[in-house]
Amino acid sequence: MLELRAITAGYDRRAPVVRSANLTIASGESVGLLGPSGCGKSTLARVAALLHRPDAGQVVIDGTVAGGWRHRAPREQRTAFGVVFQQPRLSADPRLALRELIAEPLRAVGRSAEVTALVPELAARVGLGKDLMGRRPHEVSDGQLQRACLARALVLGPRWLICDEMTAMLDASTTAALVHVVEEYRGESGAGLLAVGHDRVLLERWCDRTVGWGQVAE
Ligand SMILES: Nc1ncnc2c1ncn2[C@@H]1O[C@H](COP(=O)(O)OP(=O)(O)OP(=O)(O)O)[C@@H](O)[C@H]1O
Repeated sequence: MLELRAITAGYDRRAPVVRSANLTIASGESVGLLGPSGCGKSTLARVAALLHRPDAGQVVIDGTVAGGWRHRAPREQRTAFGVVFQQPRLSADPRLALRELIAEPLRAVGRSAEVTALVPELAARVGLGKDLMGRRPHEVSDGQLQRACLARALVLGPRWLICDEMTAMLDASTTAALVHVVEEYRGESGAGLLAVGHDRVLLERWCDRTVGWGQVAE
């Protein structure tokens, strides 16, 4: 279970963008979080993934209170999350070839020995051909780069996936392909999902349940 308890967060303590947000996702459940632009969805998603320290409240992961944020989060908790953001170009190191981008989390946790086996497997899963793996971000399309970012999010086998407007920049066929990859992974692994966005039709089709921002935060 992933619990967000009374989360208040933002970029200025005097004016938080998220106030007293509560959301619980059962193990293996997929929840869509809908809300207008600028309401604070991304901020809350980053708190849930332990990437942004809230001003108040708790994140509880499978019964254990989050012990820190970003690099201070305990490794076991940090690696429980795979995160995909809206803009792949902002979340991909422009110097890395796609194969290195996908391998990044493995190297960061000292599992470099698994790169040779896992990276091609993940690339195939997200539909990236071998010919693209040596290219750097500026040499591929947004959709191809987002596929690599999804592969990176899955490479450590996370128990939770946080997709923040993952498909907002993509065409319908790439959107469908990436949602399929996420659902296939969840089917095998039992991972839970928080999918943030403003496309009601997509989220209602994709997720077990959809909640509006007003049901989650003040
Ligand atoms: N790094 C930052 N520094 C200061 N303010 C920020 C920062 N990031 C976001 N904000 C502000 O916080 C508010 C909430 O932003 P957030 O990105 O969480 O909203 P959102 O609901 O995800 O929006 P969108 O759907 O447009 O991505 C906005 O007013 C935004 O301008």
